[in-house]
Amino acid sequence: MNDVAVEAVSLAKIYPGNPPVSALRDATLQVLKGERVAILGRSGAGKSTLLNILGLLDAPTAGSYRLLGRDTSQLGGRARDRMRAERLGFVFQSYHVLGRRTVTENVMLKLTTARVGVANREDLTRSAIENVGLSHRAHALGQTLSGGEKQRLAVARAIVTTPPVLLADEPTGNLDDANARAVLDLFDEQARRDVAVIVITHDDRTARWADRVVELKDGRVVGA
Ligand SMILES: Nc1ncnc2c1ncn2[C@@H]1O[C@H](COP(=O)(O)OP(=O)(O)OP(=O)(O)O)[C@@H](O)[C@H]1O
Repeated sequence: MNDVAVEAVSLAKIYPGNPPVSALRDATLQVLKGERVAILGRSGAGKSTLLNILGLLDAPTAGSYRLLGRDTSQLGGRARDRMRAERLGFVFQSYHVLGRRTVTENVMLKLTTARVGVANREDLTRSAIENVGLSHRAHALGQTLSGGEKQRLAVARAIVTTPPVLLADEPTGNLDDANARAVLDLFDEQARRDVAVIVITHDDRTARWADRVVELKDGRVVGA
């Protein structure tokens, strides 16, 4: 049981509206520590909805979600925020890189939302930037980076808090083969450290890389 990072059972998500949208139906997913899982599915299949729930950005309408052994429905708002900041790392396709901040500032900002002592922030930031091969760009502004560099910066920011679960939304979609490989190599390194890596993708390269592919269709898990 200790090897389980993410355990979602019979998740349902209904967005209110006229008519309401059933974005997830009875979706069950378990991801082990150190496992690399790709979530595939057509547009509208529910991938982002699932990732938002796994990332504690949204709550399911029904079903249960245990993250690192904790029942997330029992968490109050602040505990959720803290768990999101300290136990989860996010990488998005659009990078969310702050263009007018330096690479170092972009990474360090993440540490201010996690409760990391000021004394450790510089070292952690430096080592995350080194890890993704961006030391030579540490003082460059975000807006001057290439797409591949931006995505590596996004990975540095996601891993600087050493979260046990990494969630990524199309992290390689915009990248050429070499840059996609570089990002997947960074994910591999995390998985070797027992991090659970969960990636939404349309990208065949990323699907082939995963230990396991989970397919969503109309909000249901059809292959796991
Ligand atoms: N906030 C919302 N309010 C109402 N409906 C929503 C909302 N967010 C998503 N939906 C609907 O829920 C369904 C699943 O959406 P979701 O974004 O999870 O799909 P997806 O698989 O990530 O799609 P894509 O690959 O296009 O990003 C879709 O029908 C979508 O229109």
